[in-house]
Amino acid sequence: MITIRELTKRYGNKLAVHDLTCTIRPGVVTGFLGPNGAGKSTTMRLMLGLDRGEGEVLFNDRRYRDLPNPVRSVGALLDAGAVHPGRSAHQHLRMIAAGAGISEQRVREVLAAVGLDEVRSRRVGGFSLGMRQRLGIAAALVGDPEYVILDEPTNGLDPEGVRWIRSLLRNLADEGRTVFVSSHLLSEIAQLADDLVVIGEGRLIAAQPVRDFIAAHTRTHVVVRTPDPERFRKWLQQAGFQVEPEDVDALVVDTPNADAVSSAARQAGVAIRELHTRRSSLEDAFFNATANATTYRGEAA
Ligand SMILES: Nc1ncnc2c1ncn2[C@@H]1O[C@H](COP(=O)(O)OP(=O)(O)OP(=O)(O)O)[C@@H](O)[C@H]1O
Repeated sequence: MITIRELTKRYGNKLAVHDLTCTIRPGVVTGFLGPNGAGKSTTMRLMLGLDRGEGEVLFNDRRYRDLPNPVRSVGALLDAGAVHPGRSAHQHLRMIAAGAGISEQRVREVLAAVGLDEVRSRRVGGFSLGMRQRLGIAAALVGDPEYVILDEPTNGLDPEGVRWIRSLLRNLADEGRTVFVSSHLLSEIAQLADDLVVIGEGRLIAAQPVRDFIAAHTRTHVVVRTPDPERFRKWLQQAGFQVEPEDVDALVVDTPNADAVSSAARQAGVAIRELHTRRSSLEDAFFNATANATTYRGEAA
């Protein structure tokens, strides 16, 4: 369990992170979301003691700097570019491993696990963004850590790489580890995460399971297709439903209750071709939840 308590970071007059309090559970993947400039990277740096701020972050009951062997407890990827370009992937990992008393065998295992075994002797300077990302993930995992913290791990990865990350993170969580991962890609987080921490302008907006977040910030609709949309629309409106036309023969009814729409059709004597519940996406929920925290979002065209 990671406990973040009243975490605050100022840059001059600007509060990059403001009184952030939440917990991150073991055994699940927690997605970390926020608009550009919301404070995600700053929060991750504070968690790892790379920046100083107010408040505290505890890994179980210890601060990062009090962990006896941090590489073996907390694996982190913050900036995949931060590797000496003249070193090989193997040398880079060996340096990290040597400092933490990790075996050569484990280094080779991790290189193979991230798909870099064949290029392990090549200079990192010649690596693609995706290969650097895999190396950064290898560095995070080499100590077999209980906590895994990754900032935008799918950056630069191709679709196969994205799928690989997804199953990797799932396996890490299934092994009981605490997995905390930021991403700009909402559809990716929707597929990847069980829980969410959402921030805007440095403040906590939500810390809850993905499903609860979507339910809290969106509405569920019933879509009904009928040969008689105009008559059914009037009927539904008179019965107190909010209804919008979807296309020529379909209506969207603002209710989560498909049975109510179905029985309304029976009462109205209207035939139905199709009726289904439409749940909103994480993207809908995210935009609704962060509507007032739009630090670096452009105006709509
Ligand atoms: N070293 C710094 N000096 C001054 N301001 C900073 C510094 N680092 C970050 N900030 C500011 O703090 C705020 C939070 O930045 P941060 O990079 O943590 O956001 P983020 O959520 O990671 O953004 P993005 O999604 O764009 O990566 C921003 O307003 C940013 O300009």
